[in-house]
Amino acid sequence: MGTPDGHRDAGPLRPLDALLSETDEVLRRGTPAGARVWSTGFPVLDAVLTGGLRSGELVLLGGPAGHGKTTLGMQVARNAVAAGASALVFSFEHESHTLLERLISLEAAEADPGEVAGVIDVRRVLETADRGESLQSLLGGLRGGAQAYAALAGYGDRLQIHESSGVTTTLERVREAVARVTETTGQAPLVLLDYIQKVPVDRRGEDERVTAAAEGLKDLALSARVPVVAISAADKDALASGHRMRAKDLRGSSALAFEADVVLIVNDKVDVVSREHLLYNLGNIERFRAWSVVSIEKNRHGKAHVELEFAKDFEHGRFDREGKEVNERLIDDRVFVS
Ligand SMILES: Nc1ncnc2c1ncn2[C@@H]1O[C@H](COP(=O)(O)OP(=O)(O)OP(=O)(O)O)[C@@H](O)[C@H]1O
Repeated sequence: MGTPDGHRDAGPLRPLDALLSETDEVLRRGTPAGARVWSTGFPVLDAVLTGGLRSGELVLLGGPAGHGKTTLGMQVARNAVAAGASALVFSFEHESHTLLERLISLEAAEADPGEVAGVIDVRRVLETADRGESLQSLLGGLRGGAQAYAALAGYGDRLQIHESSGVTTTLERVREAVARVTETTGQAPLVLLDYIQKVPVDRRGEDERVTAAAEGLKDLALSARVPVVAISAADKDALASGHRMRAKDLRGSSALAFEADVVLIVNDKVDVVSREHLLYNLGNIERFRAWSVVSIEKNRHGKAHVELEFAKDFEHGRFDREGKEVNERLIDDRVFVS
C-alpha cells in the first residue's frame, strides 16, 4: 500500500536488508528517502532545525499568554503554504474570520514591508462594510490589500482552518481532518494545533489528559507523516511576573517534553535578558520590548539550547523573518525582582 509521500507501507517490522532495498527503490524513483521537510520560512530557525520541520515530528510551541505563539504558528503555516505545501490549522482559540484578518495583513506585509494595512485596518473595513461590496473590492481599498487577496486566493484549499471545539474535536476528528486534507490537496499538510490543553481526552487529571493528547498527536505525526506543531499553554505558576518561561513550565510538562521532538519557547526579550543590559542602558528596555526570544529548548535532530530573536510586527500579525542569535546574556530562570 502507498503512503502520502510515496513510501511503500511494509508494516511495522523492517529487516535491515528490506529497509535498504526499500530505500534504494524510493531513491531510484527520484524521491527523497528520508523524512519530508517543511521550511518554517525563518532562515535562522530553519538552520537550527537543519532545514525545517519534519514529517513524524511533534513540535511544541510554548510561551506566556499573549506573547506571540499563535502569531508565530500561523506565520509558519502560511510560509509553508506560500512555499507550495499545504497546512491545516486547528484553532480552539480563535474564529476563522479573526485568523483571516491576521492573514490578510500578514500577507500584505510579506509582499511589501512598507506602510501596508494593519490587522486593525482590515478588521475595521470588514466590520463596517454595509454597501454590499465584494471582499476583493473592499481589500482593494487598503494598502497592500489587493496583493494580499490575490496571494490568499492563490493558496486555494492548501490552507485550511478548522474551527475546533474543546468538546467535539477529539484526536479522532483531528486525524480524520488530516486524512481529508491530504486527500483533497494531494499532499500531507503541516498541522498547527492551537492549543494542546484544549484537546478533549477522556482522562481524569490534567497531567493525564495532556499526556494522552501529546501521545495521540505524536502518533498522528508518525502515522500521517506530517509535522504537528502544538501550541501549549503555560502553567499558572509560570505566569507570575519575574519568571522566564521554560519547557518545564508548560501545563502537563513532563509528558509534553518527553513526547516532543522539538520544543520552542517564546518569551519577550525584555523579560529574559540579564539585568546588566537593562541597568546600564535604559534605552535598551524600549529596544528589547520590540523583540521576542525564541528558545530552542529541545531539538532531537540538531543543536538545542539555541536562543534566537525576532523583531515583532504584531500590528501585521507577524514577526520579521530575518531573526538572529541573541547576543546578550539571558537570565536562567528567575529575574531580579527589587
Ligand atoms: N493589531 C495589533 N496591533 C498590535 N498588537 C497586536 C494586534 N493584534 C494583536 N496584537 C498583540 O499581539 C500579541 C500576540 O498575540 P498572539 O495571539 O499571537 O499571542 P499568543 O501567545 O498566542 O496568546 P494567547 O496565549 O493569548 O493565545 C498579543 O500581545 C496581542 O496583544
